[in-house]
Amino acid sequence: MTTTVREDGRGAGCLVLASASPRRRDLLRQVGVEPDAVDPADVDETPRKQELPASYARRLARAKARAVAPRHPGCFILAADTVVAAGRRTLPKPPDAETARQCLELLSGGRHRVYGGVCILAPDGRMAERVVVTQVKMKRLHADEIQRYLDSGDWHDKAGGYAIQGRAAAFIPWINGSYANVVGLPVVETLNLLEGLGYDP
Ligand SMILES: Cc1cn([C@H]2C[C@H](O)[C@@H](COP(=O)(O)OP(=O)(O)OP(=O)(O)O)O2)c(=O)[nH]c1=O
Repeated sequence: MTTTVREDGRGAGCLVLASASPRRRDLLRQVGVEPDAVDPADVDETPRKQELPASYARRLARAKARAVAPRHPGCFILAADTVVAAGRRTLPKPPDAETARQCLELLSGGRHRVYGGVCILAPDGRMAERVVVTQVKMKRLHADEIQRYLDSGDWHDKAGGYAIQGRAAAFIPWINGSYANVVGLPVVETLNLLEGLGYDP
């Protein structure tokens, strides 16, 4: 993908979203930030041995931003990563329904954390990053509820095998922290980082 520079020629105002997640694009749009380009990063998302969830989210957001930056000189690059963790255990983005079932069984009836890593690279090479944590309570799920949820397909492409913005809203009595962070991008913190680096939408 080629770098998009605005019609007014302000290359320093151009923003590239380094993500394939439609949720991230929608959340940015919701607050009036329209990326000039969307260019997903292709990075190895394998967690390292004993890597803590917050470090993992930070490392991946940074890796995604760095992978995409060379393709868009003169632009701000925004990348993020969402990690669901129960204690020290990082849950996968389930590749199949059986793994999604295991995730939901593990999360059922307990509290877990969602770590949202955000990394922004400025055109001059400066970097700003943040990991935002949201605590999520999931009610106890019966086997038939889990099965219905798996049948809905809502778990596809979602860290931890659920999407709070979809049917799984029925499973979550409360959260503590940013809702947008669970959906895929901690919006307030992201806007603060962009502003701190001098991004001018
Ligand atoms: C927990 C949770 C995650 N998710 C999504 C957000 C992310 O898109 C996804 C986590 O995977 P990520 O690897 O963070 O992102 P991605 O693969 O979708 O996109 P990219 O790497 O290109 O940026 O899970 C929800 O939509 N709702 C939820 O409630």
